[in-house]
Amino acid sequence: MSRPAENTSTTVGAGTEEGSPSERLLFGGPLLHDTGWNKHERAYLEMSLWAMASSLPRLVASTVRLAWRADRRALWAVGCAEVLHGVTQAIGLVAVNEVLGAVLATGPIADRLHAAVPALIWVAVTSLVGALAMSASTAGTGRLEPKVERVATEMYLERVIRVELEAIEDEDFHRLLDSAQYGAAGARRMIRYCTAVVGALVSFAAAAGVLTVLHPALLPLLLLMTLPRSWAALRNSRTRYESFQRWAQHARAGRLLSQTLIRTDPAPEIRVHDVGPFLLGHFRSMSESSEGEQTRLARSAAKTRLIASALTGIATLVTYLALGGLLLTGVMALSVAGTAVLATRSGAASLTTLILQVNSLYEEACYVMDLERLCVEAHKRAIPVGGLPVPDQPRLIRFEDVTFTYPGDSGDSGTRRPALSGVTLDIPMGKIVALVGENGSGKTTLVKLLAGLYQPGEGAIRWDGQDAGALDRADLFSRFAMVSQDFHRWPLTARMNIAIGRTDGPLEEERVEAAARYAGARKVVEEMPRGWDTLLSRGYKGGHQISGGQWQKLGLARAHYRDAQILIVDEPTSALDARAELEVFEQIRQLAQAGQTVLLITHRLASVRDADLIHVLEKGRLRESGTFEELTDNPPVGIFRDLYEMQRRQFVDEQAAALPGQRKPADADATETSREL
Ligand SMILES: Nc1ncnc2c1ncn2[C@@H]1O[C@H](COP(=O)(O)OP(=O)(O)OP(=O)(O)O)[C@@H](O)[C@H]1O
Repeated sequence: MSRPAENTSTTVGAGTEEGSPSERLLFGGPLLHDTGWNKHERAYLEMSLWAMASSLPRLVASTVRLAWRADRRALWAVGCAEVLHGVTQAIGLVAVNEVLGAVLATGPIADRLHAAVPALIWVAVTSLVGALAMSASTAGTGRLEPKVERVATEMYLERVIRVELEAIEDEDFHRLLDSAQYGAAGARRMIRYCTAVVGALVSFAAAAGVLTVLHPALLPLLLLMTLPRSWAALRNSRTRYESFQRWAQHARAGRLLSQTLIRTDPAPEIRVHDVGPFLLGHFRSMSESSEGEQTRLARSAAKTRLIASALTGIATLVTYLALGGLLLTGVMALSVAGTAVLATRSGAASLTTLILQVNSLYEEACYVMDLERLCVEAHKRAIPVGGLPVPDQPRLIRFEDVTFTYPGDSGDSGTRRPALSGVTLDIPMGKIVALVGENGSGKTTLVKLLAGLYQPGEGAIRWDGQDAGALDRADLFSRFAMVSQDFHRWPLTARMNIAIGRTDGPLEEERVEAAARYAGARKVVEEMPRGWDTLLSRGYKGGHQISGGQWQKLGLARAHYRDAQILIVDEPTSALDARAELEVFEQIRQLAQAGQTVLLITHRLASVRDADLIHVLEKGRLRESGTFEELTDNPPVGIFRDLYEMQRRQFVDEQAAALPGQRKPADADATETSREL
């Protein structure tokens, strides 16, 4: 995740409400996010010296907590080294004062130098110890930083994997994820800033102590000198953070374009359709918009820094004039004035470092707070833990008047379109139940509700009368194996692509073999260059590519390996050849005979001939239910019958159009006919 200053991708000039041509053409509208709401929701955006100072203890505490979780010993080492470094600086300053006092005193020069020797030894010793402490701190920080980033990353990942599917598909949640990902790296940087803050704080305390002893008026003057730079740093941080928030989605879209150009799956289409130059052009146009924003940020930062430098110059002049006045009026001795100059320089440097580091800490903390906010949000949107146990051997699952609308899925009129409306149907266990219907009729949505991935908006899904909403979701998930249309093609070995179906126990080789045999994937694996160990991802060492149908066999094998009570197969044969398709349906029949429940979604209507029950959906509503015979023989008209007839006619036409030598015998067996359908 890159910050605005590092972004290489993004859109229109800031403030263009309707978005750039690229945004409109590719993404349907502007991607810039209005950060107005942030100002209300996140008080920390209102950066001020006071806000920063008052939240400093909390920020340091949260970083220390993370570091404590990551590596306690390293944290102790860094803390002790920083305090030691500060103490050596304080002693060093006092020793310098002693040296100056001795050298500028009256008497022979040899005596004066002799008198300064003990203090000089202190200066040397404190410098040496200080240097050792600094290197110990650097080593400890280097050890801590990656661990803190890992702990922070794990912190949000372990929550994100438990959120409802709905949250993962939600735009706002994603934006928070963008920021939180940056927050993990921010936590790492916070360690460095925290260390620097502790160091600068101790150094400043040492210089301030010495100055106050020399003359009480010097401390306020020192503070005055550092105020302008603090203001500038704060202002620039806030502008950067606001810009990051506003451009986060735009930056992600830009990265999407650049990543698409280098990914392996779209590579063939990019070449044959010559999409590359087109996408590259839009990537450039989006990047130019982003560069416009970077230029705006840089100009604003330069202006702020210029004003701050002018004010610092005036404040420095005032400080040195005051010192001169003290000297001239005899209030301060020359040796003391020398120490005061040294202490002022050292104090100003420490204070500037302190304020800059606190400011950086604060800026990083904004992202880390987003990470914390994500954790809170993920906790709120987590899949509930616990609940009633799912019946061991359920007999019937019933959808009762189920209505479901995808969140945020509203039409132009602003009204939401339900993907399922008032659906009431039965799924008897131990049977093959088929779901058929045209594209977008709600079949996949229905099985996702069944598997507990979404909750019905209205109505209920009952397992032997028990509302699924009250059931233990983890228990519910464990009852399902799923081969969805877009099952994941894991960029892992062939073996893992099957064994990932069940990861709550040790990998069982025999069961992997059995699952592969079941799905007809054994031969596919045998033909791979490294057999089971073949990595199924091009672009990695030894990576291998397999065909869509071969993937589908692995997907089926994975579902079989999972060995669950209910098998959901969504278009299981769309990429399979005729022989493999026949085999799959035969396997499904055998599973049902062995008592497994199979929920089959397919567009090949002849394939559902053996289903015990067929539900026909249309535009999110259940239109027909029955066996194949009931749906084709009895009704004079009906959706299923119409669709089936349409597919059958297409097959007959194809047969008639075939060359005489290729035409099948008139009495071609029914199985073959049904397969083609
Ligand atoms: N994740 C989602 N977010 C928003 N809307 C969705 C989502 N998934 C599906 N839809 C919408 O819900 C409706 C039903 O989709 P669904 O995938 O259930 O249909 P389907 O019958 O399985 O279609 P197909 O046969 O094409 O697979 C469609 O209008 C679709 O656009």
